[in-house]
Amino acid sequence: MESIMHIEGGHPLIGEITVRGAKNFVPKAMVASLLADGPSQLRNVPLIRDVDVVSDLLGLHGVQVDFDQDRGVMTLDPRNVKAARRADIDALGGSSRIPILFCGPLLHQLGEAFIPELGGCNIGGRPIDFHLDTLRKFGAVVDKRPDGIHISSPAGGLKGTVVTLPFPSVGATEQTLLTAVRAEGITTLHGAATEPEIMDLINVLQKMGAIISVDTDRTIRIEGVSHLTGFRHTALPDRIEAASWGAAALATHGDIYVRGAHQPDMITFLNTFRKVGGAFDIDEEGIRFYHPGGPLRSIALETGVHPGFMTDWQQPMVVALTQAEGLSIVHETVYENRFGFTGALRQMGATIQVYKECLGSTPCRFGQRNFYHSAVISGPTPLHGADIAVPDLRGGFSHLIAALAAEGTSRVSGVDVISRGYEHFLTKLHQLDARVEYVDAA
Ligand SMILES: CC(=O)N[C@H]1[C@@H](OP(=O)(O)OP(=O)(O)OC[C@H]2O[C@@H](n3ccc(=O)[nH]c3=O)[C@H](O)[C@@H]2O)O[C@H](CO)[C@@H](O)[C@@H]1O
Ligand SMILES: C=C(OP(=O)(O)O)C(=O)O
Repeated sequence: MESIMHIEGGHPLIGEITVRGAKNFVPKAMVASLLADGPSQLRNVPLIRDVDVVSDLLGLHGVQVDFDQDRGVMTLDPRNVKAARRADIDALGGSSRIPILFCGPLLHQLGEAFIPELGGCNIGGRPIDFHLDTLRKFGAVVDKRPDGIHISSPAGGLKGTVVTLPFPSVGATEQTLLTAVRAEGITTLHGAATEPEIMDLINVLQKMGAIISVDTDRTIRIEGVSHLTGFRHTALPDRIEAASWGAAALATHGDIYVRGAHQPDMITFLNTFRKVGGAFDIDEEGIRFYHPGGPLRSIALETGVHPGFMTDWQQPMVVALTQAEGLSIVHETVYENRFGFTGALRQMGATIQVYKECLGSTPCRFGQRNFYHSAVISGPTPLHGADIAVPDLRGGFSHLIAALAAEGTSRVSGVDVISRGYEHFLTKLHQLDARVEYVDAA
């Protein structure tokens, strides 16, 4: 039976919570362990669904995964790596985007890989053409069959190459790194993404024995090596979760200390948070986010690849902007369909219009096409409780924030999706004195 979350809003979120390792890094470091000839240890691992899915997928490939959930310590031993049964891989299909990153490591270890149906948030078409083109550049043979995509190594193995990405894709950059580190010769990647999670993956690969240099012009150069060892690494903290709690503090007139939040990875978010009228204090252990009183200010905001304002911060921030005075403009330039969640906010009383035009200083790939990728938010508008359904991970957390800020009770269905990227979110909400509970759907 599906559980519905009942939220009695209108009370500020106050207190302290902790964030652990980043959802967009930890599963990738887990995949990197496949490249080693010995065990690895990863620390600061959160208990989230994407970590579970990747643990299961590694297990199917013969990797011994042991996870001490309380301490957040995971060991991964790839010494018995083997091909997984297709039916078992298919059974995990549709639950995460990470399986596509198994290609390079499996090609090196086994000579072949299979890409199951990918999951992840429904926020655009999410094609995988950059991934497949990149694998082909290394010499891999990509065979699109009716039952899925099969990839195999050429005789003599993968060779270093030159890859130029049409857009600085996070996943395709990681695909290139995880493939190039053990390909023969040098790989040069132009147009790379440089998100902090990618830099931490490079940290891991360097610990394993890889040779990787990063230039300031989005060029990454990898000198392939013939073998890699295991690593010991502490994952960088989740800057998306930290920002989400920051936005929740702002929208609910609250005050939240996020232990683990790391300023260097959040500079762009913190600038925007301050411009809107939010306040924060930074110390060695984390960041305190709070509403200092007085009106919030409207802003013009454009999402972009790092070091821009992350697309994954956009949805929580839009909820806070419903409480700012005047017109805020948000131009989403990374995904073509990331404003679906605003329907529920309108139902709760927000005034938000979405547009197909690029309402920002930079015309993006989605302008003049049929994508509602800009939004105008007029505030402040009081929010009221409603019955709403979670559309995706960040949209879902945004719905929780809106319900917590709203007067009255909201019933939110589909909240399980949120555990894909927010560890123990119900416990954390209780730690912040939120009035939330699960009720079985009638
Ligand atoms: C698990 C994970 O780390 N997810 C993050 C990752 O997703 P992910 O790695 O999937 O996102 P990408 O950076 O690859 O996607 C960026 C853009 O490139 C396009 N594209 C991508 C690949 C491709 O082969 N062809 C193509 O056209 C996408 O449709 C999108 O418009 O980076 C995104 C951008 O920071 C974040 O929102 C996601 O939270
Ligand atoms: C879009 C996201 O993730 P994924 O790529 O896993 O769908 C996200 O974390 O907001």
